[in-house]
Amino acid sequence: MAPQLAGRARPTKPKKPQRTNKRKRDDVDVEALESAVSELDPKATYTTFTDLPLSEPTREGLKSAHFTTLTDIQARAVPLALKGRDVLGAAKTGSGKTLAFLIPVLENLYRAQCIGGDAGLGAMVISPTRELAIQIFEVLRTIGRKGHLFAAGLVIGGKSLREEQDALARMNIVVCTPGRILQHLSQTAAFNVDNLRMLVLDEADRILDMGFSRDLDAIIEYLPTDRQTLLFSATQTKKVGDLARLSLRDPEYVSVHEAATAATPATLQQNYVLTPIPEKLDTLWSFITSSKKSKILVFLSSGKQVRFVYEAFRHMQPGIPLLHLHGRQKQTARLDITDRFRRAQHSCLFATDVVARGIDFPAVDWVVQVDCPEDADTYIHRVGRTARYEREGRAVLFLDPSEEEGMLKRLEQKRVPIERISVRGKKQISVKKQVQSMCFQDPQLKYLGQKAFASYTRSLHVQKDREVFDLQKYDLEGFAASLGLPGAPRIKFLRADAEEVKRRKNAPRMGPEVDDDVSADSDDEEGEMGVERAKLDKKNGVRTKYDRMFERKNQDVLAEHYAKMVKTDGDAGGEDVDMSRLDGEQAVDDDLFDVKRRIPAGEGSPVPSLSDIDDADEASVTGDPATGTSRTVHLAGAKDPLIIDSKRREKLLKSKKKLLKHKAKGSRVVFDDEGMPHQVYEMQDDEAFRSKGAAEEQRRQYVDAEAERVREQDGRDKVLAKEKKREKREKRKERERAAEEEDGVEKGEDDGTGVGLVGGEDAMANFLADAQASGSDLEEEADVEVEEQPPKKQKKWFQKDVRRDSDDEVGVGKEIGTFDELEAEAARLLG
Ligand SMILES: Nc1ncnc2c1ncn2[C@@H]1O[C@H](COP(=O)(O)OP(=O)(O)OP(=O)(O)O)[C@@H](O)[C@H]1O
Repeated sequence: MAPQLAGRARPTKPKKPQRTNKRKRDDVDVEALESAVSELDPKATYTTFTDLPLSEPTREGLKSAHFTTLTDIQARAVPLALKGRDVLGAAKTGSGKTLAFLIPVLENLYRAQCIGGDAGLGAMVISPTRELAIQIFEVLRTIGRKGHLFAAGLVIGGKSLREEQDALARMNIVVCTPGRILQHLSQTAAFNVDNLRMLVLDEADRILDMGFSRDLDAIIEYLPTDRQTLLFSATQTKKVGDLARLSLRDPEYVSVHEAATAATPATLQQNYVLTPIPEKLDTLWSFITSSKKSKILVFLSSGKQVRFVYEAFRHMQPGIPLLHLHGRQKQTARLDITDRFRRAQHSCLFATDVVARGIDFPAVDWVVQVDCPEDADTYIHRVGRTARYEREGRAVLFLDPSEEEGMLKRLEQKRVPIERISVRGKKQISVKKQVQSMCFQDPQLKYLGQKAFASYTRSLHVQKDREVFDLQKYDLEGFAASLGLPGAPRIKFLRADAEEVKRRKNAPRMGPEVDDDVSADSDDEEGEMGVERAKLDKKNGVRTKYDRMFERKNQDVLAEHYAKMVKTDGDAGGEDVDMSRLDGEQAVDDDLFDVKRRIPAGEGSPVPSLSDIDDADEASVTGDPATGTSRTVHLAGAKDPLIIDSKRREKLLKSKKKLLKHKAKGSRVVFDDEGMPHQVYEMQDDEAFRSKGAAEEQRRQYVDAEAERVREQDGRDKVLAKEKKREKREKRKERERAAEEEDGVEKGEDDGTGVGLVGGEDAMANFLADAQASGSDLEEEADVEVEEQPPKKQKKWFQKDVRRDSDDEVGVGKEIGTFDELEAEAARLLG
């Protein structure tokens, strides 16, 4: 292909020989690369990046990022893609697929000299989530920063459309989410994709599935058909229909792990625990508190579940920093949380499937799936957040007994090796009572619990795989109790609702525009709890006050005292909390799980067993356990001990007044004549009670007496209120009279001519009109029960009339006399 230099170089002036030389070098470089690529044998074995014909900037970029050896998928897919072939790349999670498509993008555009503003858009990389798009963009920057001059951009929404529009016109490479790029394709006039050479779909099966299908089809309509297409995923699609939609040209299917015994990384140890849904929280709590020195990613089925578990658990202080992430959070919070989890050494992140695919959190020790994934593919992606690129990891799946058979079958079909383990009875800590008491004390938490219950139940209801999910078989009452609810909220699944939810479920739940969560996670889609509110809301698109309350208040539910105690970075999203419960109960330092059988995860798996992890898990805590106020936690054995010890907290600890806030509230007592304390309400002695007559009679007498007391008090209150009102009115009138006199004097001095003033009956008519217009002020004056008008207004209209009155020497003011008389006259006329 002839090199096109137009885009590469800024207009060069003949006087600058250096520049010309560089262009010449580029020409030579590009020509040499072209011939090397044409001679490249895609079937040969390549081990290092230097074995491939790559441009100098790419080589340098890879070197500076310490990428030297090719992974399997890179070794197979990169040569093909360099040669311009369409590729369907499938490889296990964490095997380096991102570089497998980014290197060809940089190289192919470089060789085509598709660089600079005039060259237009050369490559589009589509990702199903914003988080993943950002990650891809970061990798692109890492390997492209050493000398490449491409203009690359990220278009994922969350910014002003205008800003993106301006940047898009200059981009050579765009990393984007489907919804947002479609919006630009249809709305941004300057966005020209006629020169597009490469289209890449990361997590291709997800982008091609129902949720994104409409967006994708529309995007493809805009793109030139003569282009190279690369599709990558750990669970690659081979569906002919999908491939036809993308107009692939003789695609090469590269599946490097097809012959492997497992579809998941060999370094991943996978287990499941039979946990009836009412026990889930207990098991999860026991797990978290026994793995405090780990990095744990916990998947739940909906944002509501995530919020509830996060709020409840952080209140109970498990002794490990907790974070939570779901698609309803603001983009900045989402980024902040992913970033914090990325950097954390020990932390537990509760998340929805928004981070199930592609996200490369470093060094995750555990992936815990509390809610069963909807299918085996989702399972594979979720567990793929650990054991990435030759690291070890462990995954635990919680299964309700009713899900066991069906799910195991599905996993087996997908070649997922998983073994059952069980929780050691004595290690299981029950948090039911604590959760119930918290919900009892905090209506907001209870409300979150109801929402969590509804969204979970609904997600079960809309599951497609009935062999795994049978709503009838779950103990929903028990589950509700475990969420601290007094009973299972009534959920009616209307047909229309269910269809809508299904539609949502298929929507791009990890996409930028649509909620992440499994389907039924919209506030308005929670089903009917108690009343048929949600149904109405959804139909009308109305948000109820409960919804608003939920959105507003629960941003920081239960966080108030926490915020004071813990150093936070200020975002409503996940607070980093590192505290140990001080009651000793959590110090679980033995194996939580009883491993019946274990699949050897590779030879001599260095994955630490639970006992390994827990052995060092002793927290040394300073402070006063009685007040529960210590926040200086030093986790033994940690390389970098997490010490939460800010000046602010020390100050706080010293302040007695503030400490009082965290003490238990005292109960009110009354003292008798001998100075003995008593409860405000005390139980009467049984005999003494009976001696006063029948219980019903006593009740009636009590009610009558109380009613009488209330009536009397009410009468007194009314008299008092009238009196106050009267006093107020008199004071006001006095003030007004004084103002009248003052004003009269002033006016008399200033202007005694009365020029242009109305007089006589006109003045009265005006006054009455004003009085009527101001909402029957006269009536109001007569009835003390009616609220007064704001004094400012009264003053204004009064002054107006006074001025008129005082200005007119023979006018109404003088005929009527005082304000009271004027008012009385007005009242008479108004009837
Ligand atoms: N050639 C390489 N040498 C060393 N590390 C690599 C190489 N290629 C990729 N990695 C690292 O491997 C990790 C996983 O890579 P990547 O995120 O591309 O995996 P993936 O196959 O896309 O995973 P998923 O299927 O979960 O999206 C990253 O941390 C990346 O830096």
